[in-house]
Amino acid sequence: MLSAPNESEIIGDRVANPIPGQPDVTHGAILYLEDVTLSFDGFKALNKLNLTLDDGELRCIIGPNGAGKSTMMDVITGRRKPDSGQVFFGQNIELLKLAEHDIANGMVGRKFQRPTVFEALTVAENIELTLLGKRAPWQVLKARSTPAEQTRIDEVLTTIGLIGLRHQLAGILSHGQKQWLEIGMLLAQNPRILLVDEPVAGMTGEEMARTAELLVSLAGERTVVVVEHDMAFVRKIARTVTVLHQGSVLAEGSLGSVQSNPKVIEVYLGETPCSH
Ligand SMILES: Nc1ncnc2c1ncn2[C@@H]1O[C@H](COP(=O)(O)OP(=O)(O)OP(=O)(O)O)[C@@H](O)[C@H]1O
Repeated sequence: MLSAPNESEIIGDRVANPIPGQPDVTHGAILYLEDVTLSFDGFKALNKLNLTLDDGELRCIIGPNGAGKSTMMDVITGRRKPDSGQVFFGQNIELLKLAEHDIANGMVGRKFQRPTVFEALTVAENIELTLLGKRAPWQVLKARSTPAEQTRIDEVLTTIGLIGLRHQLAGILSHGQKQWLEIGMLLAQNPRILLVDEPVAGMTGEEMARTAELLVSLAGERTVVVVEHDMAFVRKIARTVTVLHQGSVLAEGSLGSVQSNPKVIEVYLGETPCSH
């Protein structure tokens, strides 16, 4: 039987002919950075960086201050264009040709270190705002979400553990709850890759444990990249760990293997990577 136009041909659980506009993950990877170099006044913040992320994996990125972690995230989200190199989303989509807002729309969601929720809106309205693609709080008060959108809002709130606080003003949430809400706002945009920058800075031990559970649960359906200095947290969630140094990958593998790597120990001034 002929397949419908635009429908992908599924072989096993792999997509052989990706739907136009969708990433081709036939080889299992969702993101490829190839020889990416980005300089600031001649200083190479990224220096022929090569990095591949598997579709659905949870990757931790560590590295000393100035290693290029934020600059790498700027490139992946389209915030900065590199001087040279290639970035592919799946095997087929050239990310560098896309605008930042296109990348944010369903491809890569980025959570900055400090939470930026709308404090005068309720928890549910914060999610609704991003789900409806509204940029200003007053717009959400005028907009009407459909029953399907309400269901999606509830799903997101359940995922982030804030369904019981849906009518609460975001301004009175704890620091950890605000961080989860912001992750929920990103989830509402359904990103294939979720980049999370130092998610547990300032969190209590209990909040940290719940954040670990949340991020681990989000991987699989999407790819989760956690940039983190706090090694206690990395230890809780780590699968594959990438160590950046001077704009390149210094080491990659299990946490144990990178922590015992002599090059990594040298970069961390003779100690195993520890929290700053
Ligand atoms: N806008 C800029 N202008 C000039 N130099 C910059 C700029 N942004 C970053 N750099 C430099 O590029 C290098 C990499 O910076 P980046 O912020 O990517 O590192 P990082 O690994 O995120 O560090 P940290 O862990 O401290 O946040 C640093 O030496 C930094 O000083």
